[in-house]
Amino acid sequence: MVYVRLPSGPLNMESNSEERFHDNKDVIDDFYDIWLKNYPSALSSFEEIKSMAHEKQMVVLLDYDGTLSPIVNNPNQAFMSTEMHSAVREIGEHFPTAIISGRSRNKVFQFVRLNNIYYARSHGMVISNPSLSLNYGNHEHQTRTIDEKGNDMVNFCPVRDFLPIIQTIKDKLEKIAKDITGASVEDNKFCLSVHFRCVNEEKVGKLKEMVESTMEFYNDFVMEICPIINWDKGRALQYLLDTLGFEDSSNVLPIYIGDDKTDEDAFKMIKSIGRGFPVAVSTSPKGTEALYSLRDPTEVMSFVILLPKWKMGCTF
Ligand SMILES: O=P(O)(O)OC[C@H]1O[C@H](O[C@H]2O[C@H](CO)[C@@H](O)[C@H](O)[C@H]2O)[C@H](O)[C@@H](O)[C@@H]1O
Repeated sequence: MVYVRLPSGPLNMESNSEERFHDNKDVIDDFYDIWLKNYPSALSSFEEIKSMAHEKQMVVLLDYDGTLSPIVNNPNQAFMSTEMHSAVREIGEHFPTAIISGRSRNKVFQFVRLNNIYYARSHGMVISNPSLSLNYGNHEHQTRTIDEKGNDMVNFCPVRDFLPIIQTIKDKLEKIAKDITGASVEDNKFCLSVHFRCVNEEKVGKLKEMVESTMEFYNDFVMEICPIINWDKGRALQYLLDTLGFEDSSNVLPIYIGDDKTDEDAFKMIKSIGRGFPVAVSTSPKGTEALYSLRDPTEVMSFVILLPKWKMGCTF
C-alpha cells in the first residue's frame, strides 16, 4: 500500500484559535460533557470495565503518538514521560501488550525501549515478534528470521514489494516539502507522513495540492494494489490476537486506546469481534467508533496504571 498521511491541522491554525478557545472555554467544556455521555471516560467507567473483564484475558493494544506521548511540533521529539514508560512496562508485565503505531520500527522502539511488549509498525503493516511467543500459524506474508541478537523472529509484512515505489514517492514529496518552510516528510518505511503542523496557514493549501497531485500519478497503481494489501490497524489487531493464541477465543477482551483516524479501524474491529473496549483519546468532541474515551496522554497513563493494580488484586 502506498499511503501518504496528512496529519490534521497545522499548529499555527491551532494556536490562532487559542484565544477564542479561552473565551469559549465554558462552552467547549459543556460540549465535552455532552460528548462524554456518549463516550464515557474509561477512568470513570473502570468499575464497569472491571466487572466485564472479570475472569477474562485482557489484551492491551496502544497507539503511540497522541496516546502515550503528547503531540509536539517536532516528530523526532515525541517522547513518553518517565512515568508513562514505567506504566507501559508494568502493563506489559501483566497483560499481553502491543503498540500499534504509524511509525517505523526504529523510531517507535527508540521511543519505547521495552522488550516485554509487541510492536506493530507502519500502521500495523510490519509486525515482528519472537516466534516462541507466537502461534504464528499459516498467515500469508510471514517469514522467519534471526534478528541481530540471534533471536528467532517471525516477521509479518504484506507490503514488502512496494518499498521501491514508496521510496520513489518519498523523493518526490521531499522535493515538494523542501520548498515549503516547516514542511517535512517522515519516512515510516512502509508509509510516509507529510508533516505540515509547522507550515504557515496560507501555505498549507498549496502543500496539500502539490502532494495530492503527486499522488494522483500513483492513484491507479494504489487502487490496483489496495485490495491485495487490504490492511490497517484493525487487521493488525486481529493478527496480533490470532498469533498470540487468542484466535476464536471468547475469553479474550482486547482493549485498544488511540487518538487518530487510523485507530478507528481498530475500534471497528473490536466492535465487529463483539467483545472488548475501544477507547478514543481526545481533548474535544469528535465522531468516533470508540465506546469509551480518555482526554489526553495523562488520563491514558492513569488508566494504564489501574489495570495492573486491578490484576494484582489491589482495592481502589
Ligand atoms: O499511529 P501513531 O503512533 O499515532 O502515529 C501516527 C503519526 O504520528 C506522528 O505524527 C503525529 O505526532 C507528531 C509528534 O507529536 C506531530 O508532530 C504530528 O503533527 C502528528 O501528526 C508521526 O510523526 C507520524 O509519522 C505517524 O504516522
